[in-house]
Amino acid sequence: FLKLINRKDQNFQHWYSEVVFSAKLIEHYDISGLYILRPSAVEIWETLQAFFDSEIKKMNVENCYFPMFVLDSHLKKEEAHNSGFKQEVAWVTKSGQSDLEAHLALRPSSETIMYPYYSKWIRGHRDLPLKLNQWCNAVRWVVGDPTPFIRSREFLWQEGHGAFATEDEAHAEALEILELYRRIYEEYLAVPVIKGTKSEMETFGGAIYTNTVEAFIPNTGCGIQGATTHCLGQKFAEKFEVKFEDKKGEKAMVWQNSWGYSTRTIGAMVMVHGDDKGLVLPPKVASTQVIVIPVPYKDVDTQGIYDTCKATVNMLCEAKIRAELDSRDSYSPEKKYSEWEMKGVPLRIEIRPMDLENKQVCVVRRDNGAKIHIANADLVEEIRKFLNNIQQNMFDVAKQKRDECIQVIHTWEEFKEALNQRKMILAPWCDEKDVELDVKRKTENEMGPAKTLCSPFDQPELPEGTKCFKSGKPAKKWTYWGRSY
Ligand SMILES: O=C1CCCN[C@@H]1CCCn1cnc2cc(F)c(F)cc2c1=O
Ligand SMILES: [Mg+2]
Repeated sequence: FLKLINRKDQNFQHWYSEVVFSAKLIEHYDISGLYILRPSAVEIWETLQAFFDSEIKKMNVENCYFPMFVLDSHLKKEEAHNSGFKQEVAWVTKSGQSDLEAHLALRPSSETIMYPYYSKWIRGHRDLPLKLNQWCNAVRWVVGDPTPFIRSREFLWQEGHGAFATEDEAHAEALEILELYRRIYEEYLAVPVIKGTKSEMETFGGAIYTNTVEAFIPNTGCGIQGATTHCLGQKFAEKFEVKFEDKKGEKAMVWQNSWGYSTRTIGAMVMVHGDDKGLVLPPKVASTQVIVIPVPYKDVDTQGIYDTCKATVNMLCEAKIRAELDSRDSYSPEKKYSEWEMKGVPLRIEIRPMDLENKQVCVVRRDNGAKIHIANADLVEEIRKFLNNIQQNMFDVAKQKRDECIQVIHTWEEFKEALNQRKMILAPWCDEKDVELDVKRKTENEMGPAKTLCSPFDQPELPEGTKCFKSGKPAKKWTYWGRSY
């Protein structure tokens, strides 16, 4: 698995499956829709988790852990679970040979598991705000074609659940969390996202509104919902009787939000940055940032080369740069280059006899293939500059590509044309559901229908009299449309 068979621009789905396997992120499992996350995937997940966990702790969110099993009676209480979700719920019905008298659902999301205890724990206003989060798995027996990280029947995520005395606090925290999600994508994964609000049709049934960070995959022309925050209003509080005695001694219902991101983040990063040599890792999430490879020439000073490689790794590690030495003598340098390129390591250092003489090393960038010689004296400083430059360059290149995919349109004809060109369509919309239904019906194909992705917070000018691209009614907002995962 040192060379990919599929090309990213020719057969994206197969290219993607090959990359996640050949880069050793994923191992296939013998149950459809389930995948093994290998160490290099877990290392990326843990890097994101470390950032996000430390940030939410600054917001006084506390981590908890609720059981992953829920009684049918609780699950039913939330009508959102009865609508489109019913088919996705997985159940435990037996233990050993005997049937369980009460069937247990596996957690697809934890509102109905947690909120009976929110009701029990929240009595007075001093019990608020209650801000809990859990890092766990979730199970949804989805039927769409399984895609590692993007659509799997079990995934890792965090789910945060806030309960507040006032509506403003719930809104405010949800916006703070959405900004953390943007930072996860743009500052760590170097993936550009758009902050926006989901349409009513795309909003979770238990929420009054859903905000999202939307990513986009130029190769397929599909959007990806990167992470979500929901403002739940008092809908769950009503159903689960989550009330408190306010300062005036009156009974009031709490205002809630919930928010989550999952291992889908990793899939989006692979899709955006990968190339025909394999994975391309943003340095911030690369467990190995620099791989040092000895390139001996016949037996000229082989020991000297090895010693210099070792010293180079030590110097970089002392500077908190994650460097590794590949001293396997069973592999030729060329085979090593291919393997570490497949794994997406941002920088490679090659050391040959002539580099010893010139007191230099040869550095090769994974993002743009550039080959540069740097003097040993400037090593640490130069490598740190390269890593920062690669992180920024990967984001800039991805943002440029994503922006080139954005197409502003004003008519249905233009919409269809842009969709065929796999664009992320920005259109003036009357905000009426039957337009979404109509567009879905008229655009259904093997990649699925076009739908609203989000209405961006950052709204362009909407001149008086602008008409909805589809209904011709007065447009209310600019909205992104496209196919999506
Ligand atoms: O999206 C989030 C963030 C983390 C906390 N939960 C919210 C809403 C999840 C919405 N959702 C999403 N999918 C579901 C699938 C199911 F099978 C099911 F029973 C329930 C759900 C379900 O509630
Ligand atoms: Mg779903």
